[in-house]
Amino acid sequence: MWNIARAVWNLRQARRLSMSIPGPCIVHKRGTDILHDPWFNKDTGFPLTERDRLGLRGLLPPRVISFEQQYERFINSYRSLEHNTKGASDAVVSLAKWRILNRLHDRNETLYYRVLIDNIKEFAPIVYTPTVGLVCQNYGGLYRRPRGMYFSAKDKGEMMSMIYNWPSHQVDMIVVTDGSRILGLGDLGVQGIGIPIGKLDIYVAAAGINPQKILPVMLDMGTNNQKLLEDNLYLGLRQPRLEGDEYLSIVDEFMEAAYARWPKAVIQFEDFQMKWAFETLQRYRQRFCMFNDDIQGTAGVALAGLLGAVRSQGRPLKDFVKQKIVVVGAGSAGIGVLNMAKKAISRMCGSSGNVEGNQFWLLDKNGLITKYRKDIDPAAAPFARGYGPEEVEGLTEGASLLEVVKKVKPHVLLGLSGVGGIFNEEVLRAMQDSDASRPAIFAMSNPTMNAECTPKDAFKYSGDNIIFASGSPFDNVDLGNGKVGYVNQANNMYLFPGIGLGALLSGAHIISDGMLQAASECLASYITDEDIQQGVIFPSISSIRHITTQVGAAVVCTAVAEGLAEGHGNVDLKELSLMSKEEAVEYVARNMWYPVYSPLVQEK
Ligand SMILES: NC(=O)c1ccc[n+]([C@@H]2O[C@H](COP(=O)([O-])OP(=O)(O)OC[C@H]3O[C@@H](n4cnc5c(N)ncnc54)[C@H](O)[C@@H]3O)[C@@H](O)[C@H]2O)c1
Repeated sequence: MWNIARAVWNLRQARRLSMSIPGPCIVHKRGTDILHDPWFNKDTGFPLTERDRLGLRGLLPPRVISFEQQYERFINSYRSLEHNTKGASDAVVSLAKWRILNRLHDRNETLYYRVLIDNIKEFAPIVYTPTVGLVCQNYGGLYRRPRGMYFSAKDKGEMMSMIYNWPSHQVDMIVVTDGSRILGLGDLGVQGIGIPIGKLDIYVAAAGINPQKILPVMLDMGTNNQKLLEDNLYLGLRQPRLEGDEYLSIVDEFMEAAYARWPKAVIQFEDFQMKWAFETLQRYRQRFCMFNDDIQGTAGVALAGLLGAVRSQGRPLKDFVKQKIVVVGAGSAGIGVLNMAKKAISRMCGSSGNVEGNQFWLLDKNGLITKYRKDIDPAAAPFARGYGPEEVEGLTEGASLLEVVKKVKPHVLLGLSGVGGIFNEEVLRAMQDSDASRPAIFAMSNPTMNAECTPKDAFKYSGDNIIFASGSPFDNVDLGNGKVGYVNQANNMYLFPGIGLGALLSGAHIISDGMLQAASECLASYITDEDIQQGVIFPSISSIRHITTQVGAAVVCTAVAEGLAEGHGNVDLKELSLMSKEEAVEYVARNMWYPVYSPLVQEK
C-alpha cells in the first residue's frame, strides 16, 4: 500500500514540476560553446527559436527531437548494450554501463539526471556502489575529461584564488575526499574522485540539488598505495601521503577557501581513513556546516536498521536498550554506529539510565577489543569490554568472532570491516542460537565483494527467520515454497541527501547531533509494521525522493527547534519557525530541482 502511495506521490511531484513552465536559465555564451557545455546542452532538442537566439542555427541537424524522444533513444541504446554484452563478465558489463551513462553525463546533464531519477533503482548501482568502486580502481584508464576540483599538496597558499576557477557562482553542496579509504578498497589516491562524483549524483537524484550547484573535490595528499606510486600513468601526486600538521594545513586551507567563496555551502566528508575522519570532524563541525558521512550518515542508517530489528521482534522500541549487538570493524563506520546507538540509548533511558554501552561487543582485525588491548584507539576505548587477560564470562582480549557470537548469542551481528566473507558458515550457524526471536545480520561493507556474507549464505546457515541487510544491493533470496528472504539495502544513501538538503534549506550554520538523530528516526519510522513483519526494515530505493523529502523536513524542523537555522534564500528564519511539519515537507519538495529543458536566455 505504502509503496503505491509513494509512487503516486513521486509521479505527481514529477508531473507538477514538469508541467509548470520552467523558469529561464541564464547563459553567458553562444553557439558551439553552449553545445559543448553539458549544463546547457540540449543536443537536438533545441527549438528553432532558441537556435536563432543563441547562434545555433546550422550547427545542428535540422530536425528538432523532443526530450521524450531523446530519453527513449538513450534507454534503447542502453538496453541494446545489455543485449550486446551477454556472456561478458559482470565487471565488463558494469563498466560498459557506467561508460554509456558517463558519456551522457559529459554531454547533456538534464537528460542524464532525468534518466537517473526515473530509473534510480537500476542506475544507482552503476553510478554509486558497487560499480563506482570498480570505476575508482580503473580511473586512470577511464578518465576522459575533468569533473570537480583537485587541490593538491603542491597548491598550498594558492587555494583561496584557485577556488574562483570553478565556473559556478553558487555552490550548495560539496563532497570532498582525500582518497585514503575508498569503500573497502583502501588507498586509491586521486582515483577516489569517483566517490564524490557518485555521491553528488545521488544528491541531484534524491535531494534535487541543482547540478550547477554541486562540487566534487579531491584533496590530493599523495598516496601510500605502492602500485599507484609506481604507475607512470597515475594521475595524482607520486609521493607518500602527507601526515600530521602538514596534512591538516592543506585541509584547513581548502575549508577556508570554500567557505570564503560559498559561506552557505554544506560540505560532506567522504572516505577519509579513520584517523583523519575523526580528527577533521572534531576540528570543523562547530565552525562549518559539514558532516562526515562515513561516521554520521552510516551511523544514522544503521541506527534506523537496528530500531527496525527491534520492531521485527515484536518488541517496543525502548527494548533497544536490551539488544546485544556485536559490531565487526572498529573503523570510522563501526565506531560511528556505536556512538550514535549509545546516544539513542541515553535518550531512551533518560539521564538515570544505563548508558555504559554494556550491550556492545566490538571487534577489529585483532579480535574482541577489551580494556586490556595495548595501544587501544581512543575512539574505540569507550566500547572496550572489561575482560582481563584471564578469561571472564568465557571471553578474553582478542577473542575470535566465532567465540564472541557463540558466547554472547547476540540479537544483532553487524559488519563494517571491509572484509568479504568474514561471516562464514560457522559464524552464521552460531547465529541460530541468538537470543532474538528474529536475529538481525547486517553485512554493510562495500562494494559487493567486501560484504561480510552474501544474503544467500545468511538465510541458508542462520535460518529463514533472520532480518538481513547489506551495504551494496543484492537480489532477494528464494527460500523455496513461495517464501522470499528479503534483502534490505542498508546504505547511507537513505540519509545523506536528506541531511545535506535539510541543512541547506534551514540555513543551519552547523549540523548538530540532534539534526542527525532526527534524520535517522525519520527513516526508522518510515516503514510500516506490516512491512517490518515481512523482514523489510528499509524502504525501496525507488522512493528515494520521497524519503529524502521527509528526512530533509525533519532536519529543517530540528535545526529551527535547536536555534541553529538562519533561513535560506528568501525564506527567513521567521517564516521557517512558523512552518508546521507538513509545510516543512512542502517547502523541501518545492526546493528540489527537477530536470526539464529550461528556456536559455543569453546575457552578455
Ligand atoms: N553501508 C554503508 O552505508 C557504509 C557506509 C560507510 C562504510 N561502509 C563500509 O564499511 C567498511 C569499513 O569502513 P570504515 O570507514 O570503517 O573503514 P576503516 O578502514 O576505518 O575500518 C575497518 C575496520 O575493520 C577492521 N577489520 C579489518 N579486518 C578485520 C577482520 N578480519 N575482522 C574484524 N575486523 C576487521 C579494522 O581493524 C578496522 O577497525 C568499508 O567496506 C565501507 O565501504 C559502508
